[in-house]
Amino acid sequence: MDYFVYRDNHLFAEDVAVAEIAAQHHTPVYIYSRATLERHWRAFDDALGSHPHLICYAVKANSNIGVLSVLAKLGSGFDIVSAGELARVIEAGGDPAKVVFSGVGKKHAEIRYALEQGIMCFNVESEPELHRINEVAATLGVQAPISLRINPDVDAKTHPYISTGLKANKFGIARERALATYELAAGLSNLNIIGMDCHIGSQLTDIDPFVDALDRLLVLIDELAAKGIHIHHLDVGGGLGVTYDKESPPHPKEYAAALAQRLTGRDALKLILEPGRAIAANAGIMVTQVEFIKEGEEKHFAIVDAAMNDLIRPALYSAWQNIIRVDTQTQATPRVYDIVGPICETGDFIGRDRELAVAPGDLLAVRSAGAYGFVMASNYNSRCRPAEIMVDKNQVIVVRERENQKDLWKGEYKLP
Ligand SMILES: Cc1ncc(COP(=O)(O)O)c(C=O)c1O
Ligand SMILES: N[C@@H](CCCC[NH3+])C(=O)O
Repeated sequence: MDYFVYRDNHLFAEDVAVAEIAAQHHTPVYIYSRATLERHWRAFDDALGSHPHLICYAVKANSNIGVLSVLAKLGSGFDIVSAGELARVIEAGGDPAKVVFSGVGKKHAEIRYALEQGIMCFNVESEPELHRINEVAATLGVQAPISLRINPDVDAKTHPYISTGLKANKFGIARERALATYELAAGLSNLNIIGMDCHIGSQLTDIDPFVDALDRLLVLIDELAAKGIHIHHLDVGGGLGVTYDKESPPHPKEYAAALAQRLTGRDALKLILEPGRAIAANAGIMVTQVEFIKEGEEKHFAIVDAAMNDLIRPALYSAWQNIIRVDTQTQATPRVYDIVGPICETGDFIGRDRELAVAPGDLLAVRSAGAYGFVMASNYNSRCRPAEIMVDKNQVIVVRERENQKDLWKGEYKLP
């Protein structure tokens, strides 16, 4: 079921016309659907049934406090990669005791803050990080709960920039070093080994690499048990892909069931998942207005009021996201356009070679923009970042105000 659908030729977000939101809150604007976020989170949670598990939503995909609060109310856990993300989770009403802390470069102050807040687990990515966490925990007189992120060396077959489980990536600890690193951790007095984790990449559309990675980790878990090191949870990271265009990733249910099936007979091993994109991407759209139509000799351009600073995925990864009219009725003639923003960069495009019937003033919706959308926005070209709106049935809630010009130079000073 899709909560962004046309009713009488008008695009709706749940029970609200998108054009009405644009009229009231202007463009560009991000619009999220609460029901979609909830449905996606529950799809993972339900699929794991009675097997002990926790869905730790990857905050980086969309860290808006409104979004986090919706998931926190469902009882979600959270995967964070910075102190800032932890602060957001807490502000949104999330439970720090359900937080896993990933990332290759955790600073002393971040580790201290996370320990003080009582997070569930540090997903440790290197030996020096183990020593650092042990030191900080010692100064606080506590035991830090840890998991080692193992690099299972499987090919996730995704875009090279978002593939993370190969030996050549900066992430995790090589499989061959895993046992020795766990033994090292076991010898550090302020660490408490509780888990094992991995994350092999993002936007995966096939189950096999996930299952492969899981199987490789299970072998390690058994080897560790033989050495007296017991692992209580297995965190297989995030990475399940979504449909942007013609991809057909497995449904979260199918994916989670395939993983749970591998854990048959290991009833005490808790499974943690860290989905980000699969929960947030198709729970959001970005709406933009056409400013000008520019007819060229080789190309036609629809110049819109959103740019790469608002949504960078097309420019950064040549990512394709569907662009549709908000109101389907138009007198305009369909043509092939590049949909471009006002930024002074040739790479500033939202979509290329799209057949659309558009005229100045028309509204367009960029689909699948709920993940890695606003969170990657910047102020490049001194553009104010857009507003974010949550729709909950017929309610429209501003979950982040549009920035204003004073926000642009907040914390900057002119010389006397
Ligand atoms: C450690 C970790 N967990 C979870 C995620 C979320 O990934 P995705 O949004 O693809 O589910 C990421 C990002 O790729 C990550 O680095
Ligand atoms: N930002 C990327 C995904 C990176 C995943 C983060 N580990 C995207 O938009 O596809």
